[in-house]
Amino acid sequence: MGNSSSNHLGIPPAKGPSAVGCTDFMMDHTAHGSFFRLYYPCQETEKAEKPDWVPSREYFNGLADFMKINRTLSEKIFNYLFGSFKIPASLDAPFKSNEKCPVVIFSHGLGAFRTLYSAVCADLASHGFIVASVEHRDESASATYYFREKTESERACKRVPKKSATAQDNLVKEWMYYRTLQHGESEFPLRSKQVKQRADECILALDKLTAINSGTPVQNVLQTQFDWTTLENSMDLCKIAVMGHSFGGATAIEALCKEVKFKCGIALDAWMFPLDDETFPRVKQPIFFINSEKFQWAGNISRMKKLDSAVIQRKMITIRGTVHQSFPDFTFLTGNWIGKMMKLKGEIDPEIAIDLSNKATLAFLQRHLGLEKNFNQWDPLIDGEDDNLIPGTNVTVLQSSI
Ligand SMILES: CCN(CC)CCN(C[C@]12C[C@](c3ccc(C(F)(F)F)cc3)(C1)C2)C(=O)Cn1c(SCc2ccc(F)cc2)nc(=O)c2c1C=CC2
Repeated sequence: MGNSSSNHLGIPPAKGPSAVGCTDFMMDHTAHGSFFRLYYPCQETEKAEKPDWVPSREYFNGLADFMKINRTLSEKIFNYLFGSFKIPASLDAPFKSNEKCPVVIFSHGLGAFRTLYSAVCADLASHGFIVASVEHRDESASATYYFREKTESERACKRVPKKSATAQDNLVKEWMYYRTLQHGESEFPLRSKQVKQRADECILALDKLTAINSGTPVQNVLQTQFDWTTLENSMDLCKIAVMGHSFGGATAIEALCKEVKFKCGIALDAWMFPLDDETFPRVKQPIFFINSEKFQWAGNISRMKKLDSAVIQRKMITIRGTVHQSFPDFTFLTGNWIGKMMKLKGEIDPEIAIDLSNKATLAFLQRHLGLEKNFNQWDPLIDGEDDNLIPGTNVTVLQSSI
């Protein structure tokens, strides 16, 4: 348990037996390709550097747009508050596992991006999972980037000697920012279109991992030092789950509906609004709803309950004293009173909350992916059996609305 007096701030280290490696993958330079951060079990290396938690300042600009605050001011504040944080993983460390790894595809929330859930993803990787945290290009991320070919004039201005020119030299980073709702624009059509694109992007990420696992040479347009061939035959592609936070929770449900290779789903504080009603009867896989105490409301819960089934396991727990932001990494990165004021922290110690969420997740994954690990020790958490957990929900849902 993190001692409450520890005033060092930072993302908690993963709790599992394996060291965690981390690298980035972008399938091609278009906005239609797959872009994800990969977390995986790696060789213990003390010398490896830790990747930047927020890899570019443009992400802070996007966050400012998302939060409707002034860019220049907030970029300085974010950079001052969060600019130096590292994530609990070793950049491009060599992959190491003495057995095939189960796979999780993770989908971020509205206004987030691929790096903000490292406490969840790194912990899964330390327990032997390969985790791809997707960065969505549906304009729901605060910011994301891809590349475009340099124009003739751009090529002309910065003369790169032809002989040393690499593929990267004639590509320019193009940033895509969060799309705010226009005045009078109705939200559902946008969110419904986005959730379908997001699910497709999760499936595309799985397809890329499948290709990598089969040893098919894949191109990574990002210049990383990671050797992707070491992942050949590393994954157990019968043991695949999809997971996400908030909008990412809805995305996980949409992805389950579209792709039966996903054997189960975990929705962290799901936002059910973007989902069509006819999606619910078409989902056949087990789903685990892990909710915060403060975010949920009757209409949202009643949509989750539409997925209740006598034959397919659908479970729900609520973590006492948590808020919506108790799942992304921000909850670890500010002091108590700033955190509470900005609704980044609830009453509960953030490390205790994420630990409960991660252990309950591992128990559910063992049960529905058929893993032979010791994660079943945490089975009671799936039924909310802990002082800090509520079985089901704290929200009163009127019988009529179910
Ligand atoms: C401002 C008006 N409104 C725009 C729609 C934003 C209102 N809002 C609450 C916020 C996110 C907040 C946030 C972030 C980050 C700092 C920081 F200071 F730490 F950087 C502070 C304060 C602002 C808490 C949410 O959107 C909540 N939410 C989220 S938050 C996901 C997220 C976003 C950015 C992150 F950095 C980390 C996590 N994901 C969803 O899928 C959904 C919802 C609501 C419904 C569906």
